[in-house]
Amino acid sequence: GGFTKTPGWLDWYTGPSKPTFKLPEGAVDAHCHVFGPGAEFPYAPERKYTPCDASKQQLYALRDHLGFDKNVVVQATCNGADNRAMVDALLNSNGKARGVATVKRSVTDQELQEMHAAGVRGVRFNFVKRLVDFTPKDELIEIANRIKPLGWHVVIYFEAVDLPELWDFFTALPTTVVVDHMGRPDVTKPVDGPEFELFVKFMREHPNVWSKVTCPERLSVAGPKALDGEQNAYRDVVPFAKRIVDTFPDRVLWGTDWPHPNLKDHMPDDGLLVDFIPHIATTPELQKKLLVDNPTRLYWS
Ligand SMILES: O=C(O)/C=C(\C=C(/O)C(=O)O)C(=O)O
Repeated sequence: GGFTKTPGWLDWYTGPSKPTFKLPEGAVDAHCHVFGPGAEFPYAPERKYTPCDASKQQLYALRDHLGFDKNVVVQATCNGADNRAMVDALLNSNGKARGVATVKRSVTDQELQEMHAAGVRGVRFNFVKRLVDFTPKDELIEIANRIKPLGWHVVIYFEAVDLPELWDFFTALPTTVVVDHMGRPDVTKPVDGPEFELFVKFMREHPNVWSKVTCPERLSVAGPKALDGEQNAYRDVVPFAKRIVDTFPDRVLWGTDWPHPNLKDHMPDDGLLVDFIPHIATTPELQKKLLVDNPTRLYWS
């Protein structure tokens, strides 16, 4: 399709390790993407980056390698509101993949029905400025009200500094709301400081709000090497993710974020990411809620 990957963009980790942590039966990778192939599913003209192609076959091979049973394939901004690649992945998953789409107000009811039949169960609203241009709030509210009767939820991706200004909009959403990557906390700040307290307040005061405790590799300042010399990586993210899992055990999800778009300085070994889970979900009961019960209830009920 003649698409050139954004310079500096790293490809996903080839040859991920086998995790030491054994995933429970029925575990769901609840945040991942497929990209293209660009020749078949062209990337959106309005995109802010061009990824490498990352196919459904490669995603499902990773699923099996890591020991997951199912996937939730999330529409990424590089495909804009053209959900064909994601829907194609769902249709070729034998019912083992559900999806989260990006739609505009121009989406027809017929298109929503077709996406529902394929396994789509939510829409994604992205507020990360380096990824998307501004979408008017009235259009997003209109979309949220149109997808509510389908039983869909709204996935939101934003940066912690923007939560105060987005608070009224988020708390007025009429559906279940799922936050990507804990709203990207600044992990150099105290886990009980005012910034993360605001996010915890958001979840505590709004029981319809869930969070993915994902992407330590994006949030960590320490990087893959542990801060204190121990083996587990991304040590500085653990307190934040562990606090959310411990406080809201029935409203958390986990995912690999494969193929990890927009990473430029290091690319995580997906096996290492899976080994991060026991540090944030520290008992078999919490691991089962995070990896099996919660995603199954939200996407396969
Ligand atoms: O994959 C992620 O969830 C994170 C990123 C990208 C997207 O979500 C996207 O382009 O839709 C990012 O932080 O660059």
